[in-house]
Parts: sequence; C-alpha cells; structure tokens
Amino acid sequence: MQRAAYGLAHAVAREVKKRRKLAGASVTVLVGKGNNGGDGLFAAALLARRGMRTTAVLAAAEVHAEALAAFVAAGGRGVRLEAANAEELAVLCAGDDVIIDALLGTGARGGLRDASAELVASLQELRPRLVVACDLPSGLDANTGEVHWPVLDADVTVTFGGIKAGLMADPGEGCAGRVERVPIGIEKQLEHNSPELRRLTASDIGALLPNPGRRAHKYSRGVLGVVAGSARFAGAAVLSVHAAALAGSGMVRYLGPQAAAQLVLARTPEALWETDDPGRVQAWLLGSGVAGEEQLERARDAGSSALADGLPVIVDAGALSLLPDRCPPHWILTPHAGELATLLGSLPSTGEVKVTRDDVESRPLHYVRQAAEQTGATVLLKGATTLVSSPSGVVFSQSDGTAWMATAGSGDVLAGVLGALLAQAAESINDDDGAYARLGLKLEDRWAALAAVAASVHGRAGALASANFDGGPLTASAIMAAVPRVIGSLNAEYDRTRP
Ligand SMILES: NC(=O)C1=CN([C@@H]2O[C@H](COP(=O)(O)OP(=O)(O)OC[C@H]3O[C@@H](n4cnc5c(N)ncnc54)[C@H](O)[C@@H]3O)[C@@H](O)[C@H]2O)[C@@H](O)CC1
Ligand SMILES: Nc1ncnc2c1ncn2[C@@H]1O[C@H](COP(=O)(O)OP(=O)(O)O)[C@@H](O)[C@H]1O
Ligand SMILES: [K+]
Repeated sequence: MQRAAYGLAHAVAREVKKRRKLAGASVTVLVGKGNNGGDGLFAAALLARRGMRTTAVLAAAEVHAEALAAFVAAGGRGVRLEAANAEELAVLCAGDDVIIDALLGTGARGGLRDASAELVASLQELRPRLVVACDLPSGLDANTGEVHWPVLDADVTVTFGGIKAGLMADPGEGCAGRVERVPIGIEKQLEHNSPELRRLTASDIGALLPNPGRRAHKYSRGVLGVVAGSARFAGAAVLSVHAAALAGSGMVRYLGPQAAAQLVLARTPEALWETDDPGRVQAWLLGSGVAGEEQLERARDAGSSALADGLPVIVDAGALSLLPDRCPPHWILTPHAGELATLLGSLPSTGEVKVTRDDVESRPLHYVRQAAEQTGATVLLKGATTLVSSPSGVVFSQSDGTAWMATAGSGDVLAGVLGALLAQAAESINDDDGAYARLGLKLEDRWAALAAVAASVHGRAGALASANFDGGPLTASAIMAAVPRVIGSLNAEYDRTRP
C-alpha cells in the first residue's frame, strides 16, 4: 500500500507542477471505505508533507483507520460527505488544483451510490481542472471495462501492479485518461496469471511485422485478392486496394465491376484487374463497400473457394452477411459496433435476444468474445479502442489512434492494411520457429495477434498523419499515406533494440 501511495503521490505532484508551484496548491481526495480509499489517504498525507493544502472527503462512515491517522498527522483536513452537502462539496472541490478519486477500487461491486454518486455526477458537470484516479476511475468494472455511471473522467489513472482489463476496453478506457502503471512488487505473480486481455507493444509489433528477405519476389511476398467496392461505393475499392499496396503486399488482384476497377487502377496502377479466373492468392479481402447482387456473388464465390482451400479471409462490411455456418480462426471479421450488433442478431445461436449498437458499445469486450465464440472466426471490433478476439476468447486491445480517424473510408484503409499483413504472413504464421511462436502465441491466437498488429499500424498512421497537421483533422487518404512510414519506423526501432 505504501508503494502504491508513493507512486500515486509522485504522479499527482508531477501533474500539478506542470501547471503551478506545488506548495500552497490545493488537493481534495475522495475517500471510499476500502483499501482504495486507504491508498488515496496515504498519498494525500505525502502531498500534505510537501506543502499542499489537502482535504479528504470521507464518503463512508468508516475509512481505512491507519491511513486516516497518517493523513491527519500530516496536517490534512477531513470532511464527511452526506446527502445534504454533496452538491456544495462538489463546487468546493471543483475549484481545487487537483482531485484524487479514491472512492472505489478493484473491490467494487456495482457503481457509486447515494451521496457519492451525487457528488461525482455534480463534479463531472463542473469539469474540474485535473483529476487523478487511484488504481481506476470509481465505477469502472476492473475486469470488463463496463461502466456504472456516474463516473468522474480522469486525466490520469495511476494503476497498481498490472494494467487492469477494464483500463484497456471501452467505455472504461475512455474514462481513464492516460494510464500509468506503478509497480508494487506483485508483478512476478501477475505474469503467471494467463493474460486474457493483452496489448501489443511497439516492440511486439516490430517483431511481428513482415520484413522481406533478400531473395523475396512478389509471389513469395504474398498476393492479396480483393473483392471490394461497387458501382455505388467505388471509393472503398480504391482505398482498400491502395492501402494494401502501401502496406507491403507483393501484389493485389482486384475483382469488381469495370467502373470501380478503372478508378482502382487510376489510383493504384500496381494492382491487377481480374475479370474471370483470379489466379493464385495467399489471402482474400472481401466486403468493403460491396453492394449489389453481382459483386456480392463475386465475394460469395471467393469466400467458398477460400474455405475449400483453407486460405485466410478478411470479411468486412457488405460481406458480413455471407458467413458460412462455422468459420475457421483464419477468417477475420472486421465489424464496427453497429455491424457487430447486426451480425449477432443474425446468428441462430444468439436466439431471440436482440443486440443493439448501444449494447455493443457498452459491453464491447463481452460481445466481441461472444461473436468469436459463436462464429468460430477471429473478430476485430473497430472503435476508439479496437478489440480483437480469437475464438478461444483471448483478446488483444489496441488504442493507438486519434478520434479524427472516425471518418468515412478509415475502415477501408484498415481492411487494406490487414489484407496486406495477412497475405504476407499467411504461409509462415504457424511456423514453430517464426516470430509468432517466439512471442509465445498459441496457434489459435495468432490470427488475432496479426489483426491487432494491423489495428495498431492503422492507429499509429492516423496519429502520425494528424500530428503532421499539428493534431488537425484527417482524411482516410492521409491515414493511408502514413502507413509506410509507420511500418518502416516500427521495423527500424525493432532492429535497433532487438534482443
Ligand atoms: N495487492 C492488491 O490488491 C493491492 C491493492 N491496493 C488497493 O486496494 C484496492 C482494492 O481494495 P478493496 O478490496 O478494499 O476494494 P475497494 O477499495 O474497492 O473497496 C471495497 C469496499 O467497498 C465496499 N463496496 C463495494 N462496492 C461498493 C459500492 N458500489 N458502493 C459502496 N461501497 C462499496 C465493499 O463492501 C468493500 O468494503 C485497489 O483498487 C488498490 O487501490 C493497493 O493498496 C496495492 C495492493
Ligand atoms: N474515436 C475514435 N478514435 C480512434 N479511432 C477510431 C475512432 N472511431 C473510429 N476509429 C477507427 O476508424 C475506423 C473506422 O472504421 P469504419 O467504422 O469501418 O468506417 P468506414 O466504414 O467509414 O471506413 C476504425 O479502424 C476505427 O477503429
Ligand atoms: K478509484
């Protein structure tokens, strides 16, 4: 607890010092009845000793006794929270330089109640200057990222030991701000728990990204077949094919109507337009912008032959309605929340239960797992945080992008990037001595890891492209243009630091 409190106090002091002098700055800690409140009080005691004006709002009749004694001994002032003073206290706290949220931690059952809920709801409206959450924002489910409102949005969350699953899945992650981990000596223990939610680091991604050997040729690099776009949504074909080319596929074969193909070739003369027998490919991308019977038929045909040949397939947008009864794990579905809701509704195994887009957005981790389990496929659920579930339930979470990426065509670019990575890795991903094996990834989870690599490259490309405009808005084309640099720098960084 002392280590946790020390780490928390250190982070709070550092954040305050970015804005003003520490001595004389005001901090209020919101204290619940458990150990989370204890951490908050011990941290506040340390801050009082560094000259901060400290107040503790005590939200329970009994709080951590030893921590309260330390807080009082350091000169801190306690105020009891009651229904009658919740609003008044909210106004007072909102004027402070920083608020520490230590109401509920990992022992919480459900959300904030009574006066605590009232206080937090009012504070959230008052938009305090700086909020630091102790371990996790109170009201979050540490295991799922589901949120019991109200929650006070944090600027920084200082979390102890391991990063909780609830800080890597929305909507929880969206409330947590920047997440910092403080080691408290239980890390070795955590390593042995099988991690059901993982986030790949830049170094993991560098290790998994394909890097052509000296003797590579275009066919050995991986050929991607693409059935995307339609007369109505020609842009999806243009974007996905070009993104696939930029992300390093050896070659792209495009199947679609002449009108779309002309636009595809105008943007990507490197692609081939296939009008009858498409020739050999290592992987397929089906569905981005696919509409109309003729193009759906092409997607259906390609899907059937891929299933028969055991080739990996990305199933996006328009092709999500064409799934076989049971998909293999090397079929990667790429829905956004609305498409996932529709998909789940169409599966016989979902039964009569109706799933809405709102349901998926409030429990993305639950539903992405459910979809992977029910279809047998790997499922990538797009969003601010993108979750990828393998059919075995292991989930990867990547959150590297910027909200400017919520723009038309962004998903088509992701599909193209994923297609390129899939075609390049298709023949080596299961090798016993390959990069995926070296990272300790089980066979059934490798497709999900690959999809997570694509999501991260896509997110990083968006972040880089936006940074090039001082954090300004993006088009899908701008995201795409940054993809080669992101791959190049991840590869270079990995080469520089590899063990
Ligand atoms: N190894 C560890 O697990 C460590 C835990 N630490 C801290 O301990 C915290 C967990 O402590 P606790 O297990 O005491 O859990 P909490 O601090 O979350 O408090 C749980 C207590 O609050 C009550 N409670 C549960 N749900 C409630 C609700 N909705 N409204 C009101 N009261 C509710 C419970 O009856 C219980 O007494 C962590 O979040 C972290 O801050 C750290 O001190 C470091 C070490
Ligand atoms: N708020 C956000 N922050 C970061 N990335 C986002 C956000 N919203 C969406 N994205 C990303 O942008 C892409 C949008 O894809 P999609 O919804 O299929 O759009 P479209 O169909 O227009 O291409 C996904 O990769 C998703 O993860
Ligand atoms: K908390």
